[in-house]
Amino acid sequence: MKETRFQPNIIITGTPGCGKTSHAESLVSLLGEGYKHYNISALAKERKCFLSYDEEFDSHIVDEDKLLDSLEPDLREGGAVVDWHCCDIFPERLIDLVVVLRTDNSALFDRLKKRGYKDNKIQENLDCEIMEVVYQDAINGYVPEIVITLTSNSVEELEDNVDRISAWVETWVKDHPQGVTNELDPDMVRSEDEDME
Ligand SMILES: Nc1ncnc2c1ncn2[C@@H]1O[C@H](COP(=O)(O)OP(=O)(O)OP(=O)(O)O)[C@@H](O)[C@H]1O
Repeated sequence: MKETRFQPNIIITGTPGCGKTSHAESLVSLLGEGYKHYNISALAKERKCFLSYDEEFDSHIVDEDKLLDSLEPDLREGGAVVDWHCCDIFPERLIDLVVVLRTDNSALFDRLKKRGYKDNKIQENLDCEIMEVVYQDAINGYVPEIVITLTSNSVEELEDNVDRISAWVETWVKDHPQGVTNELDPDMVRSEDEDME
């Protein structure tokens, strides 16, 4: 597995409908070679990382341990743009920037309604945005220096955000000519130590 990453790993997170996928796709296409979009909902399906299905909220429950094991080699490569509404499960040792997108409730309502979401699912997501659930997870899960909040109410904001993140990436790459060492998973180190005893 790769010991050093030469491109940063970025999480783009926020309440469903805030524009994570739109931002991630646009960012990866602007950054070009060496960067890859990981849409976790699609990837969990592709890599069979589901535990069960929640009928009430019409959504799959992801097996987070399996997902993380599967994603670790990708994150060690660097250049991952991770797109998911949960952010704090990804190991801090492999994450360089967490972007939390925020959207006004009226815009979010329109986007979720347009998708045909059930009323209870729309309300759950609007509550989640009002209560800043994803933002709180981000600031509890990562050091504050790597967490930024950007608003995503309009296409102009989306374009500005992507330009800002891309400029941040350029600076990160310049500031890390030797790359960044991929720290090992402490659980793996512990179990290797135990094996040696
Ligand atoms: N900043 C924005 N301005 C206007 N429309 C936007 C913006 N961001 C996203 N949209 C639109 O909102 C809808 C949802 O966007 P998108 O799929 O990117 O959100 P998401 O956060 O990835 O959702 P999910 O978590 O459910 O996958 C799309 O129709 C997209 O075109």
